[in-house]
Amino acid sequence: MPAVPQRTGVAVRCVNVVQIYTTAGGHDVVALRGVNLDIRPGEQVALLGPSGSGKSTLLSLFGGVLRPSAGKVIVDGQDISRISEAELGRLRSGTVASLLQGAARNLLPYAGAVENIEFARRAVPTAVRRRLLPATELLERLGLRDLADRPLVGMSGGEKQRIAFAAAISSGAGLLLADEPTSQLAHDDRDAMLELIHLVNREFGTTVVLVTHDPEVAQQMPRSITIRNGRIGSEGRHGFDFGVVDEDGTVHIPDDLAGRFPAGMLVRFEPTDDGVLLVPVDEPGSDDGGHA
Ligand SMILES: Nc1ncnc2c1ncn2[C@@H]1O[C@H](COP(=O)(O)OP(=O)(O)OP(=O)(O)O)[C@@H](O)[C@H]1O
Repeated sequence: MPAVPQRTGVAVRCVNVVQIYTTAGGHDVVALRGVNLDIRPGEQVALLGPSGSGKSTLLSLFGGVLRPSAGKVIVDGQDISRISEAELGRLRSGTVASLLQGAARNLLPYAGAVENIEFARRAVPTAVRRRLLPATELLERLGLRDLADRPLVGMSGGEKQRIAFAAAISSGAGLLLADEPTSQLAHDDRDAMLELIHLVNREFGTTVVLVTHDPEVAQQMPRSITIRNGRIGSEGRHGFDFGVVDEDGTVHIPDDLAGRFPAGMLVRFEPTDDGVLLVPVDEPGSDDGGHA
């Protein structure tokens, strides 16, 4: 087995990140309203949440496509608000791999996988490119050797998406950002894509952040983060749901319990031997806390 030529996984950190877009009509849209988040090197994270909640905006910040309006986004130790345009360009072409929606449409249709990988690598600085695995070897490591020599025309949608994936990670990036990578795929192809993502994470230690609307996809990731209205809503880890405490002490309740805690409800915090119980109170002043 050759030495791992990819970068190992990189860390991502958000500190109180606010993102405001100004529309063509001059209106401000607050897309993110104070996001605090730590993603460790080599983690695999799914971002879930309703349409318009801010998932793609977060991905654009991690990829150095946007700079935050306020707060800090730190990718691989670099504060993307402060680095120069040239450093941002290097981050986009070397540190980060982006698999955007419809990525397969940007492949060369009459070329095969090897040429597509070489084409995708043209933005990678020559010194870095020399250290990368040759395209055929990369395809071998990804279990895609059988697709290497066939032109893309004639391949199925799932096969093209796997080539798009190989092209995206072929820069040797340490952070893979994938926006709905399975949304257009049938079940088998969806599972094959997820297996590829896990494989790259295992083999190269690549940090993975993917956006999905599909709870089944999120369940296959060790960590899932729900974004609600521009904030971190709740987290799931290895099948368990957790509320998240925000900087101002706000506790975000997991989705499946949120309906049982209507806004304005009073709750009592009751210390126990091994933690604190959160007890809904029906009538302030009475001792019998109701149970949600
Ligand atoms: N370029 C832009 N100009 C103005 N507003 C924008 C822009 N991009 C996103 N927004 C707004 O920012 C908010 C967050 O959008 P974002 O695309 O990040 O959400 P999302 O969770 O990824 O949604 P979806 O799941 O539909 O892709 C939305 O209100 C959206 O309309």
